[in-house]
Amino acid sequence: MAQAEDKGEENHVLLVAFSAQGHINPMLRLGKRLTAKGVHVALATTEIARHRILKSSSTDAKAAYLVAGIKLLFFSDGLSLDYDRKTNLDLYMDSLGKHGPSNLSALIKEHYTSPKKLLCLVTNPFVPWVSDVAAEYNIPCAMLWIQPCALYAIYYRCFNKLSAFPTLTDPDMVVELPGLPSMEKEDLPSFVLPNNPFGSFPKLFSELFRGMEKFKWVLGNSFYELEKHVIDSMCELYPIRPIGPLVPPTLLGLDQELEDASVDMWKSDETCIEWLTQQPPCSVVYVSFGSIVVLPAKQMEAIATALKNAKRPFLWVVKPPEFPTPDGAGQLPLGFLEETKDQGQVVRWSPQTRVLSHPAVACFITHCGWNSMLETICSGIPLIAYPQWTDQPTNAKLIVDVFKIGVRIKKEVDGNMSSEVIEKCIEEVMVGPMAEQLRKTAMALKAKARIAVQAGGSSDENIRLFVEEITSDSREKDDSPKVGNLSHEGQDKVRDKDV
Ligand SMILES: O=c1ccn([C@@H]2O[C@H](COP(=O)(O)OP(=O)(O)O)[C@@H](O)[C@H]2O)c(=O)[nH]1
Ligand SMILES: O=C(O[C@@H]1O[C@H](CO)[C@@H](O)[C@H](O)[C@H]1O)c1cc(O)c(O)c(O)c1
Repeated sequence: MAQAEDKGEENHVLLVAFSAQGHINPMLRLGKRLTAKGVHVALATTEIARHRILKSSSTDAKAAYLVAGIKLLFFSDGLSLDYDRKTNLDLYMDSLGKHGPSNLSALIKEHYTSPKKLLCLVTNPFVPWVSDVAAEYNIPCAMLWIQPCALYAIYYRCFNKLSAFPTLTDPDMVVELPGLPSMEKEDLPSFVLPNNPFGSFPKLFSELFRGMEKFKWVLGNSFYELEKHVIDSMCELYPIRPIGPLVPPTLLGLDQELEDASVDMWKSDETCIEWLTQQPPCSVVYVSFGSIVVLPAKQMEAIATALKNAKRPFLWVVKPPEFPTPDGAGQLPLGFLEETKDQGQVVRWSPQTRVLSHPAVACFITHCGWNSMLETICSGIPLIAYPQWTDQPTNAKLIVDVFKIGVRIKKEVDGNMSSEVIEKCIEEVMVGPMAEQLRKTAMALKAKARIAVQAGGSSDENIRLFVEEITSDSREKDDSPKVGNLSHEGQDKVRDKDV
């Protein structure tokens, strides 16, 4: 592999992302905002991401190495490409933590004539050990927090033991935190609950949040006007500077000035856009549970029945499971396609941001992944939340009680959802005074998101400050932590612009 990716130029930033699409794309979009301000950017992630990008036939080989001018670099997570990472999540995270640091370090040596040319490494939360690689080369490190700032605040307080959280002896306690509504156990991220089955995540987050001084800057994929109370609540602890939403520029009205940078790991079925165009305005229920969640057969059935009974046009993304199981998880009930052929469309993967901004789409039944939520906020449509794990329960709480742009499907006692409840939620967000109010609030948030990213908006200002600081940092060789004071300054500026 040729050396010197940096071609002798100064002002480089290396972004390092976990291999998921929903982790890489916000990083790439941050990269694009940085290049717009004169910084050279590359992104490193693991080989499995390259494999998935190449497998998605919509992406040619060149696009697996260069995305909108941002070079992609790959290192090994220590596992073979056909290893079932999803089923063996803890082993996967373990292997990544064990092999990632030395492989990333070798990648830096191989690709940069001198690591000193790197102004900074920017990591995301699932690869926190990047800060140790940065320290090895004496490069400052920043983190892009890719979930709501609320999650950052919850994890910070939980893992630094600043507030009480549910335990095995008190599993039902209500959690009270500054800047957030009271949270019951179904509103908390699954990784802080005593029954969480994935031990690797509490371990990873505990190490991350107890060693935050390794990060000179914490940036957030959110915007101040969306989460001001919880962002303010972190100012005295370890501030987070919102620089988002990091969604395609078309959703923000920025497509004239900014090219999108993103990768696809699955090929979109574009026929659904033609189908949407034939539907009446504001009539279609869009349903998707993202790239990872596979719903049990019973829940697939409940959604199918609700969609049939709601008698409204629908577009449902049913992504075939990567490792199918014999219990029918993630599969449509028999006969459903035939029964609903005149009512709706089912696709394996949709061009989601084009779908959400299509005038025919009325609402979105979602698992509440943060990327999907930001895309929906920027499209100004209401949501129906059916969260599964990780940040999603808290994201659902934010949708209903903080952003006030949607409703949540309440689970039955057995943990499943009933088709009647889903159908009722669809009606609530489609017709009547509540639907009207939700739509109004959603449209107002969309407008605020656009203002935040425009020149001089709160997020744009935070990016400008960040670039100013990483460049002046390298000139002055100043190693003092930047995270506290400057973030306060940034936040003050942002507050003045509150809309
Ligand atoms: O049919 C689909 C479903 C999802 N997505 C995209 O996949 C990402 C999903 O990220 P999110 O954080 O919402 O959930 P995850 O898939 O990571 O659980 C979002 O950018 C969606 O626009 C898509 O393009 N087509
Ligand atoms: O966390 C994983 O993916 C998603 O990331 C989003 C941004 O953090 C989040 O909002 C959403 O709820 C998550 O589903 C993820 C992805 C993956 O491929 C994997 O192997 C994981 O262990 C987690």
